[in-house]
Amino acid sequence: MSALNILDCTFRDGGYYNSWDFSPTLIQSYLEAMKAAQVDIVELGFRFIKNAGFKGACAFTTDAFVRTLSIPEGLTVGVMLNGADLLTDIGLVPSLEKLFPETTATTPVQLVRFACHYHEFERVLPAVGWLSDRGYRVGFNLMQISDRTQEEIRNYARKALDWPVEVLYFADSMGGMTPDDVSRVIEWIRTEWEGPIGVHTHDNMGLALQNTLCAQAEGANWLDATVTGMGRGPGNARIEELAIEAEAIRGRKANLVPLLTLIRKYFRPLKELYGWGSNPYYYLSGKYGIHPTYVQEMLGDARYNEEDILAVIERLREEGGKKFSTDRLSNARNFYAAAPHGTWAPARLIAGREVLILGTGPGVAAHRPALEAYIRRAKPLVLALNTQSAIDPELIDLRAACHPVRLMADVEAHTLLPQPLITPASMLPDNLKAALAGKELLDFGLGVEPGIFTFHDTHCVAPTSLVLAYALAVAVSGKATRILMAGFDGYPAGDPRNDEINGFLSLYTQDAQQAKIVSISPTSYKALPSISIYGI
Ligand SMILES: C[C@H](O)CC(=O)C(=O)O
Repeated sequence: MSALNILDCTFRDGGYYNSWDFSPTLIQSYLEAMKAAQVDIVELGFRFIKNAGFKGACAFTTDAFVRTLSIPEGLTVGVMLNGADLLTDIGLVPSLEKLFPETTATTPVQLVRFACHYHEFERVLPAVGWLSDRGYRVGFNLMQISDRTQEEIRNYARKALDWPVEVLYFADSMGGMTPDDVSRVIEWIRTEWEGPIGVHTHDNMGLALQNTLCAQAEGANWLDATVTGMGRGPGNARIEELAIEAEAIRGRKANLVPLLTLIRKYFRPLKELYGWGSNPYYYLSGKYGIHPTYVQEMLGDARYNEEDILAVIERLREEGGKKFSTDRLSNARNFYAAAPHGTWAPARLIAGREVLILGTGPGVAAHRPALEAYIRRAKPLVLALNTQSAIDPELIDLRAACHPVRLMADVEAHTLLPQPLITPASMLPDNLKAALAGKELLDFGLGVEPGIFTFHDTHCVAPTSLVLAYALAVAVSGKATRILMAGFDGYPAGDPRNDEINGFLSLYTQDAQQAKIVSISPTSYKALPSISIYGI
């Protein structure tokens, strides 16, 4: 069997977290740590052809940039190229000429790896010949391998034989493979390809290292990893662990001290900041073949709470989410994109009355005696959000809920709570409708459209699917005389959910025709007028 090649691609795959902007000091310490840990190859970044928005040096990894580094003797330097970047109107050869102005007679870069989807690889393969003629060693990497059939994988290996490909890689880009899947892929490649095989894994299901080692046991001898696993989504196999395994495979000791120091000084703080590493959301994305960037984006955006993330994953699972798109993510978050419809008109219960909406913030429990006294005295119609139960249940008339995952999580509680539940019943998924069978539902429809807040007899259109907007719409549709709110304390300063809530509250309050809203318990929402429960 040919020698083992350990390839670290931290800056290339980890750059998805920090726009490939690593400090020169970090990069230099990294190079020394890699050498000491007996890593053979460092892939220092991508060579992107497009230059839009700021990205750091490791997005372009130019010859000039690599020359600013002191590369330890014996460490091979590589870069990665997205195959798709060669398939534009510019043309394959002009793109290559732009990206690789030097031959290996002068550049410090020796290895180029291509990252390709199946539908691209045949058109990209000729680039291997072009680079090889200029002295480069070339690896070819097929992404999203778990979606490919045996025949496709064999075709990939067969076609690669026509070009001077040094190593044929496969990537478990979605991180959903098991060691059995890895063995099967290698077996299929081997029916056509006798040369070196490489593996690049992702850790969605916590199997990245295990899959890498399984590939090695099955004959792959180019193994990828990254420092602390820093890489897209949950990240990759961790180099610090692979280096330990490599010591045993090669029967020679490595010096891990510089790598462990590098982790303590630089990578642990970065991991705290960006939060890669497997978690249940990535696990689900791996299990259902959903592109990890969906989860990475949602985890980095405080507008998505646990329910939202689970709901989006479920939606992408049903509708497909192999390719990341920002539009698709916002659509998946919007459970109420369809034309809104309902059958219940809130005016039947609400017209001419004051409504008190009870949120889930701590202000309700904190001011419970005053709130209860007011309800007994002034007799507003009391509408509680979700399962809010901080006051005497006898004093709550109705409940409102509209988030499908929150509803599913609360089904049991709702079936035990005595109040009718206002919800877009006829728009809910079938499994949820079935779970709520037997509960008295008041079917008020909800449509979500940015910048719109309109109120109709049996439905509304709101700028967000937050239950607060929905409950407010119910009260307005019902022609409430005044809307009091309690338990809308607000999120900590800097939390973007405050902006989302302030945004739709301002949209509402700009319209002088609408019923007045006022918070009667403490609130930090700037767009919500506020008075005290103790003075009314
Ligand atoms: C082919 C590359 O390794 C790209 C990548 O990270 C992937 O998972 O796909």
